[in-house]
Amino acid sequence: MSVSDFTPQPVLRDDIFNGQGAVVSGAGSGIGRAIALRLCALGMAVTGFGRREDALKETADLAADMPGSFDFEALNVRDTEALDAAMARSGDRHGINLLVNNAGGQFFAPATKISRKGWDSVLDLNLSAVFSATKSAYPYLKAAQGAVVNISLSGIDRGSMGLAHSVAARAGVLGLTRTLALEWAGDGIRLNCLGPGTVVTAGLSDEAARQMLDSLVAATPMGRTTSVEEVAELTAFLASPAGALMTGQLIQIDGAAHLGPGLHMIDGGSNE
Ligand SMILES: CCC/C=C/C(=O)SCCNC(=O)CCNC(=O)[C@H](O)C(C)(C)COP(=O)([O-])OP(=O)([O-])OC[C@H]1O[C@@H](n2cnc3c(N)ncnc32)[C@H](O)[C@@H]1OP(=O)([O-])[O-]
Ligand SMILES: NC(=O)C1=CN([C@@H]2O[C@H](COP(=O)(O)OP(=O)(O)OC[C@H]3O[C@@H](n4cnc5c(N)ncnc54)[C@H](OP(=O)(O)O)[C@@H]3O)[C@@H](O)[C@H]2O)C=CC1
Repeated sequence: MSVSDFTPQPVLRDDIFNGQGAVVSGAGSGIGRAIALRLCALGMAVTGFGRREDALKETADLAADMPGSFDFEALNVRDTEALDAAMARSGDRHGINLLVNNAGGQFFAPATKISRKGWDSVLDLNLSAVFSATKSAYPYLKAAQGAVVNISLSGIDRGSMGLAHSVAARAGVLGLTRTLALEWAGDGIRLNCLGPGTVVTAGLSDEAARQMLDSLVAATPMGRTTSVEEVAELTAFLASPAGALMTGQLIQIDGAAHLGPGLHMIDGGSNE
């Protein structure tokens, strides 16, 4: 098994986001924290969203000496009213040049074991909350000619056993991303999806997930997991002038996992 802590060589100028603002959901852990810290290192004023205040506070402590800044709002992104209000506060404070819809997740189960309530929970978190956040951020994104990065999954165009609800939600997000890339192109707003392969974070830390890691790495042609830093660097790239004409895309950062046998969270035939 090869679990990666690969840190990409920085390619962006240190002060590239000075004077700019961002919102990152799920900034208290894993991929979202790495993105928030990389943006702070590049001079951005970042607001983090997430439910756990203590986790967000830890990110704030890690960002304390960085050129940018990190503030946070503890909220559930499924609470549209709270989300709208927090987005407006962040936008009024420092503008929104970049919105990263990263908060997300699901449980792993065959479709036959997903109740309607379980389905609705996962769709609400991974699709509807992305719509709400992006819509709330629109006036600020328009003012800044900003960018949106939606954290998706590798292989959403091919299917992943055990992830029926989540793949359906992320495929919906890709449709939303492409539609808004057209509707908002005239405003100078760009929207893209990033599809990481397997990333070893708290989200994949339970015993069952750890046992799956070997097979996930084996299904990855480049033979290793994706590091949080790699996802962070690509997010920053998409927000930078280097990404100025990139919009409406799904960029898979997965060592070709989407071209291999697929990343499956359960075995086929476990439907009963
Ligand atoms: C290759 C890489 C892959 C990706 C990796 C990552 O994404 S890593 C990132 C990973 N990070 C995360 O995933 C973190 C975020 N994830 C979450 O917070 C949850 O997964 C959530 C979205 C379901 C929470 O929504 P919520 O607070 O509304 O949840 P709730 O507790 O109220 O339950 C609602 C319904 O779901 C049902 N249900 C739950 N578990 C199972 C199960 N194992 N089986 C079947 N069903 C299950 C539950 O029974 C209930 O339905 P019921 O029984 O009443 O009909
Ligand atoms: N790890 C992996 O292999 C992969 C992960 N992804 C995706 O990347 C994203 C980040 O996952 P990762 O860093 O791995 O895992 P984590 O579990 O560490 O991150 C999930 C984050 O989302 C936040 N979150 C979850 N639900 C809510 C909610 N209702 N309201 C507000 N915040 C919420 C959590 O914060 P809190 O609990 O404090 O609310 C947490 O910070 C997810 O969308 C995930 O599906 C994609 C591909 C692979």
